[in-house]
Amino acid sequence: MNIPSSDAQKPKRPPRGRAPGSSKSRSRKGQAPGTSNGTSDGSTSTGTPRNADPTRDIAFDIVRGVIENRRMLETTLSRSPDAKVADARDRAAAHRLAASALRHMGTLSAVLEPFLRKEPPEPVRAALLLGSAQLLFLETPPHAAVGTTVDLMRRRGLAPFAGLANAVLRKVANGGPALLEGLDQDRLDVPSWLWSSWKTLGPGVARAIARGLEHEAPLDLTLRPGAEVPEGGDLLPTGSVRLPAGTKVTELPGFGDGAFWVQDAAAALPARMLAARPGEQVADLCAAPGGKTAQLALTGAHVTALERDAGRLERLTQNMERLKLTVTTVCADAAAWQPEAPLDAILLDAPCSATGTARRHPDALWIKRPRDLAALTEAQDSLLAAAARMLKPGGRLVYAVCSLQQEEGPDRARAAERYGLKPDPIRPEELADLPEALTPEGWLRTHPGMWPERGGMDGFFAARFVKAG
Ligand SMILES: C[S@@+](CC[C@H](N)C(=O)[O-])C[C@H]1O[C@@H](n2cnc3c(N)ncnc32)[C@H](O)[C@@H]1O
Repeated sequence: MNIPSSDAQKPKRPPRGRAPGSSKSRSRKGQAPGTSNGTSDGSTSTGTPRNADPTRDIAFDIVRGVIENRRMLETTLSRSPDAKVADARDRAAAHRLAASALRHMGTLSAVLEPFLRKEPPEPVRAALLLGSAQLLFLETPPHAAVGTTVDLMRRRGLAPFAGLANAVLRKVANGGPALLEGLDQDRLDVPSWLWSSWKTLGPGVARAIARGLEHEAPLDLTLRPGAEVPEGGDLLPTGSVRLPAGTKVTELPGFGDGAFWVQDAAAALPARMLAARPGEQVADLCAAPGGKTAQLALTGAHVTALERDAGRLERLTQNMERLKLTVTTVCADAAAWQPEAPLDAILLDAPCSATGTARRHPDALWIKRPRDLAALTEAQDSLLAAAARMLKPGGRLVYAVCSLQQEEGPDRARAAERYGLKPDPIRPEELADLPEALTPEGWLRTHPGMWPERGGMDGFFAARFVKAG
């Protein structure tokens, strides 16, 4: 596991509080937050045995998947046999528990280190991370956090380490939040290579991003023009609507009628920069699940949504049906596809490291490695070259990535000029509602440290071009 360097453990500030708008955990005796309770006869409502604990079993598999196999949280959640039979509440609770352990992984590792004489095997470390996350960040009662972790280890063939876990977690429980004092949690919870790269974004930006990542992200919606703001929603300056983390979108009135769709406030900006017009021929080259496709379709342009992954394209189709929007869908590799006639405008929301979405996907930080960037930037360049070939002279292109890495943002924007794409800087009046996101080059750059008082936003980079005539 990638343990942050010990120079990061300098005194910094006391334990941190909750995010604005984050859902409060409701721990009950013996349960991780949000887990369903057993019935009076000792079985659960799904008939599983008394000592079964699907929440912690699934969370354990998720954390092991990340630290041992660099497997994404969502991948484990979709494949785990326990998750397949678990009810929705247990799955959600497992997700929240695992995400908390991953979000605070560096801090928790630093807390555990003095209590461990030697590095434990990875599965044991995963269990300790989950146990200590419950103790220090999820308000689980100490006896429950310790007892259920020991039970988990016995269920999962780690009985020889159960005594060690019991002793270590009791020490963590006894130490409590005081154990966090003096730890630089911002620094600890970000892998070193990412911290170094985020420092290049500007003074204080790496720390601001790290603080933005410490809480679950709120739920942001993009509304159809004229749709009502759902009750409890805050209208943000950029037009998105924000609801507290944990809000179930499908339960909001208007969901079934297609009044809105889920889209982070920052993710809603790149499509706006394309300024598509009614009747224009526009392509969205990496389109699923279709948040930006929907924005483009609402302009009245003829939109072709291209997606390589058939399953994801199906999801986009369903989303467009719910939103009652008409687009042409194509399942194809955008690097090879050619339209019948040159296009007026293209949105290229390229596949990337997704480090900008770590608030929602804390696993992303620990899965990606510096060497993964080379393959991504190569693919981004070939998509930029392909997009340039699809445009008519004078046609517009917006290149976007949900990445905080310079290699995938500014470096690609500069490289795009090789393909006959001339920079078309974003003007200040186009970003008057978020001026801090406009760079001197005329690019869009958001990061999770922006809008700290409102609950932050995802990290995005976008640059606009015109095809040379
Ligand atoms: C960042 S996501 C797009 C998010 C989407 N634009 C939205 O706003 O909802 C990237 C998508 O590009 C797709 N993709 C990756 N490489 C592609 C390619 N060469 N051609 C077409 N689609 C691709 C991925 O399957 C993924 O669905």
